Amino acid sequence: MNNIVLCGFMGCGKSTVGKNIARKSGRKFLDMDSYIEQKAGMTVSEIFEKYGEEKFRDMEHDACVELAELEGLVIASGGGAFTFKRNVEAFKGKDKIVFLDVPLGIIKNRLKNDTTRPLLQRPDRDRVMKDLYNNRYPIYHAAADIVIKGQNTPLKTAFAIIDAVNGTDVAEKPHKNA
Ligand SMILES: Nc1ncnc2c1ncn2[C@@H]1O[C@H](COP(=O)(O)OP(=O)(O)OP(=O)(O)O)[C@@H](O)[C@H]1O
Ligand SMILES: O=C(O)C1=C[C@@H](O)[C@@H](O)[C@H](O)C1
Ligand SMILES: [Mg+2]
Repeated sequence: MNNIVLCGFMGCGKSTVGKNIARKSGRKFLDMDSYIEQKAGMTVSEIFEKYGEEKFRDMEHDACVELAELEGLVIASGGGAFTFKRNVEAFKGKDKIVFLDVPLGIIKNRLKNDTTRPLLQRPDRDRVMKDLYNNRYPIYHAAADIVIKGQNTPLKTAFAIIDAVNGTDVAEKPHKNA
């Protein structure tokens, strides 16, 4: 069974929705950030602090290559993972890449009290989020096999993804301004 790999911006719900997909589809859930943290023996924030973002991106790429070898998983990717071509290539063609498309306003609200995402721990957080979101949106869209709107409850979104992956619901990529 091929993997379902969720991509999208921090806070779009990859980890939350991914666990629901796993529960309902008989796949095992795996969170890429947690996988990297277990291998490194430190948190993502600690990796950023101690070694910097570039080293984190190399560890993230190793994780993508390793996880693409496995089968039957729901993988919640890190928020930045699918902005790198080499990581898209690790999964493309073998697994189903699903972009969880959530408007920035909803994401901001979901993450308003978050202190665990190092890229957002800065005074100009609002501007950084907006710039990152606008830069990354078309990249996630291009990487994905399936695009699903993720504003609904985690369970409803999970079922929409399962249906789309099973082909019972033809999920065409909407136009990026739709
Ligand atoms: N469909 C949803 N409806 C309401 N809240 C949600 C939904 N999905 C996720 N959340 C909430 O939004 C926050 C971020 O969700 P989550 O951690 O799943 O995002 P993520 O995409 O995995 O982020 P990251 O890329 O940083 O790992 C959590 O507090 C979660 O409870
Ligand atoms: O959006 C990003 O670039 C990131 C998202 C998180 O999942 C972590 O992978 C890390 O904080 C970087
Ligand atoms: Mg997550």
